[in-house]
Amino acid sequence: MSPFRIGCAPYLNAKPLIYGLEKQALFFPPAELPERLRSGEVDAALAPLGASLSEEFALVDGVGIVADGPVKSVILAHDAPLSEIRSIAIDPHTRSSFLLLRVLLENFLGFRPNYVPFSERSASRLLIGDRALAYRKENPRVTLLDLGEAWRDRTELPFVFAVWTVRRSEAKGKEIAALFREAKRLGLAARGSIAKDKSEWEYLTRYIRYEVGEREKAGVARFCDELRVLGEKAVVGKELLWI
Ligand SMILES: C=C(O[C@@H]1C=C(C(=O)O)C=C[C@H]1O)C(=O)O
Repeated sequence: MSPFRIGCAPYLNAKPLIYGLEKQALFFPPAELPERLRSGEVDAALAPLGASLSEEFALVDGVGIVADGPVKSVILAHDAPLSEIRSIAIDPHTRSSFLLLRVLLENFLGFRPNYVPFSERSASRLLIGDRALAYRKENPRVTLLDLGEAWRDRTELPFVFAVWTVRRSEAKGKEIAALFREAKRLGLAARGSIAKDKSEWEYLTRYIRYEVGEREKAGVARFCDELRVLGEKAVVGKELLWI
């Protein structure tokens, strides 16, 4: 198949999924990927689930960036008890985790803080990806809420943060999907060479999961329900197209 253009997050957790396809990849913050796919700048993207629940996209079955419990790299760093937090600075890279944070705080705990741009000096911060991993190393004593863990505690389900997406109009969608499943198989087997040290190895093998099966899809369906409670009307839920 002729090379197609892939949009990917510049994160350690994505490396096993892009294995062998790196030369075709363009790296952008995840929040930008759905728009770059929509506009045709890329043909496939590892897009935040929260921005992919739309009729425009088909989702590649069997693979994603998933947590079933603690995820380590999606964290709310806070210096006050959760219910006393007034404002939270949001990492501009995120779409899924911001919506997940809103579900946890607004739907499950019943309060709504102010969400402010990352540039503001708010004491509470939502961080994702490599920036979250670096923050944890630099601030070992800060209090953290791990959003993967909080979701699982409440729902007993895994959380799917990102999935490979293509436009529904993409003629080669099924071929592309099969290629991503094969890249995942090779990439998971290569995690020993991808990880630079023990903590990266643990992150890629114990925290981030890459399977999307029935339990993960039940997690997606539950997330769609919670987004509707939040008033997010663009969520298609049951009409999701997995290819
Ligand atoms: C678990 C993670 O998943 C990420 C979280 C995303 C989001 O919040 O929108 C998008 C892409 C994923 O890579 C992470 O990168 O830490």
